[in-house]
Amino acid sequence: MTPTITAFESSPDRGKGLARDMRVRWALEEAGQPYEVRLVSFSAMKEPAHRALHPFGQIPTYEEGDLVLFESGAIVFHLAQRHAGLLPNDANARARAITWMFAAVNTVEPPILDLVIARFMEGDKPWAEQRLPLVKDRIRKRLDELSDRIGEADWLDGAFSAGDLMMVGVLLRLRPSGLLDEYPTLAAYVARGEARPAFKRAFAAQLAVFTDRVPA
Ligand SMILES: N[C@@H](CCC(=O)N[C@@H](CSCc1ccc([N+](=O)[O-])cc1)C(=O)NCC(=O)O)C(=O)O
Repeated sequence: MTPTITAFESSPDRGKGLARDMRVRWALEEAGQPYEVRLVSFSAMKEPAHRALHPFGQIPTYEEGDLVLFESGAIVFHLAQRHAGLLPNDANARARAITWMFAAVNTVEPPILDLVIARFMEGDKPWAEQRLPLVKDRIRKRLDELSDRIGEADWLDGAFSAGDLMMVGVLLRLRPSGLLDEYPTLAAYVARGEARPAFKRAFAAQLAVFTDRVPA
């Protein structure tokens, strides 16, 4: 049964890999699995039909037979459980890789999302300018710690895993801010993720949504 994911019909980044369907596409490509894509408009996302799949009215969702999932991390974990290529077989190494999946979305992503919120949702507030340095320093704290941990290694814990896929996906969101370039170790780590053939196929597929059609 070929699964179907949902993705943005139109996206602020016009398919440059920042929207979270990118993580699911990448995981499907690493697992060598075919998939269908249903594009959803911002308004359709908030309609009952989509909310039946995603209670928060967002993308991505994942449908496979009568299974419906949301949360990009949970979808990646589901794929990693069902297919080889995303989590190691060794029980302890697998547990460590899953730990990094949680660290990506629970510890590293929140301060990065705070910057997105500070910029795009609070930018016009009188206190926005004052708050921005605090937000950036909270990100730098996590990047310092992550950079120290990765050091000269290729991946977070031995071979590439879903933990790296999620962490690279989180760090990619930083690129527009310029903060990632302050950390050559992390910029190189992200570049290694982007150099993977599965990433390139996923990126090309997401971009094609926006380049293969006449702009609306
Ligand atoms: N925790 C959930 C978060 C899902 C989520 O934030 N989805 C966003 C798209 S990915 C976030 C995103 C959107 C756009 C860009 N961009 O740069 O264009 C980057 C990231 C969404 O549906 N937003 C519409 C809404 O909430 O109404 C997950 O990981 O799946």
